[in-house]
Amino acid sequence: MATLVLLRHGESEWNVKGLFTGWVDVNLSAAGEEEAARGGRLLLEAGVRPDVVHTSLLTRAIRTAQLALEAADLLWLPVERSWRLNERHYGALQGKDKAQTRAEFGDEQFMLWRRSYDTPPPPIADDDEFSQFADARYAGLPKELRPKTECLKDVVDRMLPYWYDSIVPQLAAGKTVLVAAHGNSLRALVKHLDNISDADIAGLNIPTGIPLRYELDSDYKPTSSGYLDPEAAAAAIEAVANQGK
Ligand SMILES: O=C(O)[C@@H](CO)OP(=O)(O)O
Repeated sequence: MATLVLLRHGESEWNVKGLFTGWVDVNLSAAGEEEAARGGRLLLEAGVRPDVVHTSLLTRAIRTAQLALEAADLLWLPVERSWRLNERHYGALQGKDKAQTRAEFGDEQFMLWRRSYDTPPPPIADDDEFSQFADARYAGLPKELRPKTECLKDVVDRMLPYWYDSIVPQLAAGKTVLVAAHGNSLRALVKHLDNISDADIAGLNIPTGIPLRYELDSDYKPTSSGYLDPEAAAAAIEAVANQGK
């Protein structure tokens, strides 16, 4: 038995504005900072004590982990970071308004780009103001690994090596692992854990700032899972699903 906790970052400045974000490195909103701290308090109240933390390379996940750990009096925990936990790269949609995109391209195309398993948005140009092509944090990453767009399937493919190589060994050693990441990188992990079909994953949304606890068996398959605040999670899931409407 091992415990895994997934935490989507708190509300970001671009979540508030309704913009496609992806790899653009926006900060948390003031409400997002509070959500992150509340996430930490929920861990404390539930008696869930992580031994190690993983985050993406993006500020909103890094700060969420930090604020949650501070609230749980666990700032001293070891933290590991990887681009493999980054949000899905949203391609040429990065920086675009979700409601405007929906109005321009129609409901069906909007939802295909947003939630289909294998339809990526158009790729972003290297000189686009919202491209991460020249971002120093990816300088060590071979060019062929740096995405210009991603569908969820691409995220599953780049996230799973990190799951198997970095997270599973810690679970195997009996550690409780906290992963602070993003709506779509966590959808990729939940798809894997819960064995959700390519079609059904379109209907899964992850709320910001509410820890999702998994108990895993010796094959790292869930024996149980649930949000630490199920009522708040249900309302927040609905809000994510309705973005762009
Ligand atoms: O814009 C994004 O990067 C993501 C998460 O905020 O949005 P969506 O939920 O539409 O995939």
